[in-house]
Amino acid sequence: MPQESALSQESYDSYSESDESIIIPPFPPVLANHWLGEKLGSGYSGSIFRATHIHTHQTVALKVQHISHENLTNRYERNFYPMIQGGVGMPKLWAQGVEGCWDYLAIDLLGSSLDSLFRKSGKETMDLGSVCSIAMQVISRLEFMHSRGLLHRDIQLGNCVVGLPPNDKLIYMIDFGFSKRYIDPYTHRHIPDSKAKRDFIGNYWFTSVGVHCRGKVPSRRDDLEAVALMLIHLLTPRGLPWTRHGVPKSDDAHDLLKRTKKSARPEDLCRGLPSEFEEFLRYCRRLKFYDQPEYGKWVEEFRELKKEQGYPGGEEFVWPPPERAKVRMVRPPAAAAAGTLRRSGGPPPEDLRRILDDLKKLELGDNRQILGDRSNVKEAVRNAQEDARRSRGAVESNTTQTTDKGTRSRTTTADTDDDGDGDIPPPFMTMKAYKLSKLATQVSKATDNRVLATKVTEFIKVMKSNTSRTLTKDGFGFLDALYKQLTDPDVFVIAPPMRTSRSKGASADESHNTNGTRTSDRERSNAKLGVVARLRSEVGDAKSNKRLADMVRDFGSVTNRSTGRTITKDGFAFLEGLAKQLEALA
Ligand SMILES: Nc1ncnc2c1ncn2[C@@H]1O[C@H](COP(=O)(O)OP(=O)(O)OP(=O)(O)O)[C@@H](O)[C@H]1O
Repeated sequence: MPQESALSQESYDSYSESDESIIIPPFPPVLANHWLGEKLGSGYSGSIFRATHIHTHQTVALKVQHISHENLTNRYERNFYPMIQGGVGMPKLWAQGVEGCWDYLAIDLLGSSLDSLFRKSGKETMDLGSVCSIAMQVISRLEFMHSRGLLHRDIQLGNCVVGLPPNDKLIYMIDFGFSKRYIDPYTHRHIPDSKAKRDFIGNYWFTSVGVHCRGKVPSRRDDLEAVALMLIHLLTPRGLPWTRHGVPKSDDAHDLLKRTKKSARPEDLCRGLPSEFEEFLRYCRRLKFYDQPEYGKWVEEFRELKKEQGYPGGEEFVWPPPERAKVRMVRPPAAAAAGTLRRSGGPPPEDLRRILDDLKKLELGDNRQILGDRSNVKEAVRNAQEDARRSRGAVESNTTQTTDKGTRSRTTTADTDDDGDGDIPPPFMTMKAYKLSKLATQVSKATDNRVLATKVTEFIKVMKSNTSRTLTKDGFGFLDALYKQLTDPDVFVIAPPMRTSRSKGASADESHNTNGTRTSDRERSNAKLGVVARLRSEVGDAKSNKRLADMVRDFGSVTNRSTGRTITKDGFAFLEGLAKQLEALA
């Protein structure tokens, strides 16, 4: 069953697949010398507890995950804590490791997430003063993370939490499970851009349009765009348009969400809001892949906006928000109502009122919306309701087709694109598993056949160097990644397009003869030896990546169904033939 995160129950976060074959035992009362107390949250791969050290009595947040979880985010997260220690609003890592079957991280105990504070307030929108504080602080946190060569990649309200007193006005960033180095630690260079489409990593609501809808490689600009979307969301009644129907439960619903997100224009999303928000969103989208954002400029813009609008204080996030001061606002009331007018240099209030009245009289046609005309709000609400009805229909009609893929907001395959640092496996992983999972990651990044060929050769080497030639979960992970790359036409610079007659729905153990036609059921041998021997003999004749993909799938499938799951002599010969053929097709 998909495992639901605490956050997803009500709003933003995700679902993930979990391996049904693994029975997760109950959490122990004591772990790594900590008494486990109240559960603070459950997430993608585990749970977080308030925990007290049995000797020092120090209270921490213990993030606990079962080591057999297929996507152990602690494994990635622990690599990044050392890079951010000492930064303002960065949690301190006190201890980490594996005890028994539990992987744990002991971090600073913090307060509530912005998501939870906002939901509990019961308000439709957050007050502008608080949103400006969030803007200033989160942009500064990202500036710090980026200065350490790290992207967050999962900006959302649930991952911004306030500290405990006396740090309760400070926003902390948490959850670095999807973070990634964008500066190579060895060359000190920015990671390269790529035209190949990638599975997205992040969350449905706030991940940038480029990364989520266009499959682009994330960089600093995308973290910032996520902040912009999060701020606009907080100021919009019922939130951003694509967040209104909950987590998509099918591929079709996800596609619809992406289309809505992609087509939403900044001016529509920000109608009625101070211009800074639209400008910030546009700015983020204009940034180039390698650009360094002007963090300081935007922090100052939001500081100024907060002050101008009569909200007390500066960056500090005070919750619940204090009364807005009844001081005369710098921005004239009419300009504030118009919202999208520039903060400074506008005409005096009287002139402005006249201009707006004249504008209203203009014949702009029925469909043209006028800035600040509140009648549009009604229409917008009507449209949104209509939209909601339509897409609810789409979601409902699709729920019957829901696949495990459709329930994910976070891509579980591609999150392994961080290679981890160094060649030392985490303590709970064997060297073989570690090498295989690294190879799987590399394969999913490969963009031509030659690289795939070398990865297959390395795979053979790892499998042969081990006393056990059993294809484990990580070995299958490699084959899955390879299959996916071979079938994805976007991945290849050179993609020999030779179609086989195989139908899409053909079962995994069906095979082809050398002419590319499907073998009959009678011809087909279910015995592993027979199938693998045939694959071995046919691989040299495969003339396309698609055909090779089918063979990889058949090989994985037949090995999976065999009792020993070992790679036989024929199996190795098939893999060697595969590497050779990939070279030939490169
Ligand atoms: N240090 C902390 N102190 C207090 N509460 C925390 C802390 N870290 C997390 N939480 C709570 O737990 C929730 C989930 O945390 P987090 O996002 O780190 O876990 P997750 O979603 O399981 O992460 P992952 O995606 O890496 O599996 C947070 O929204 C927050 O409410």
